Amino acid sequence: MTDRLPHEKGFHVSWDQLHRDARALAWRLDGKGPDDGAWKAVVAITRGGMAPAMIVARELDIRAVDTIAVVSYHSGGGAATERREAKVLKAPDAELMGDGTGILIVDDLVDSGKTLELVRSLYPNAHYACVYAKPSGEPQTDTFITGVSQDTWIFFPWDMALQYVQPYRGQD
Ligand SMILES: O=P(O)(O)OC[C@H]1O[C@H](OP(=O)(O)OP(=O)(O)O)[C@H](O)[C@@H]1O
Ligand code: HPA
Ligand SMILES: [Mg+2]
Repeated sequence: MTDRLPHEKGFHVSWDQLHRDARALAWRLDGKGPDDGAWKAVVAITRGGMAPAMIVARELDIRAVDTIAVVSYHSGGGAATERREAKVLKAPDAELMGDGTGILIVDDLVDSGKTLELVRSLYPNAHYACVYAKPSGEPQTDTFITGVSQDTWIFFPWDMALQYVQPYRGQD
């Protein structure tokens, strides 16, 4: 959670907005699979990719849905050498995946691109789709809907809650 602190701007995404953007992603991908245009399966990068992947699978009538769990952590010693590393905690079904041909891999966003870089190294022929993308990670994604600047932190609806705010008049 400390990652969001240095960011200049906040981009707040409601459930409604996420639903609209994930639908837009699905429609853009419709008929773009290899051969006859169909996709073999949807694979969500957990956890953030799960809600968008469900919406994409529903829109495109894809019943085969699997997950890949990627965890990223800080490695290295001091601040100068510290790097973000990504590791696969749980792999999807090997028989379903093959080399990735016809598989739609979905995540909520690409930021540095580390997560997608790792998954791409495992399934080079899959199609990588994100709802949101920051410039550093853009080259790792094949399709995305909305681009935001690198200094923007995206706040997803599952990380937020409604709360009381003071009226405009009446704040001391
Ligand atoms: O392009 P990157 O710099 O790798 O960052 C993007 C990834 O970071 C977030 O996941 P996170 O690892 O925080 O886990 P979560 O999906 O379980 O929240 C997000 O959901 C992406 O998967
Ligand atoms: O901007 C972001 N928002 C939420 N999670 C993230 N993980 C990496 N970047 C982000
Ligand atoms: Mg994630």
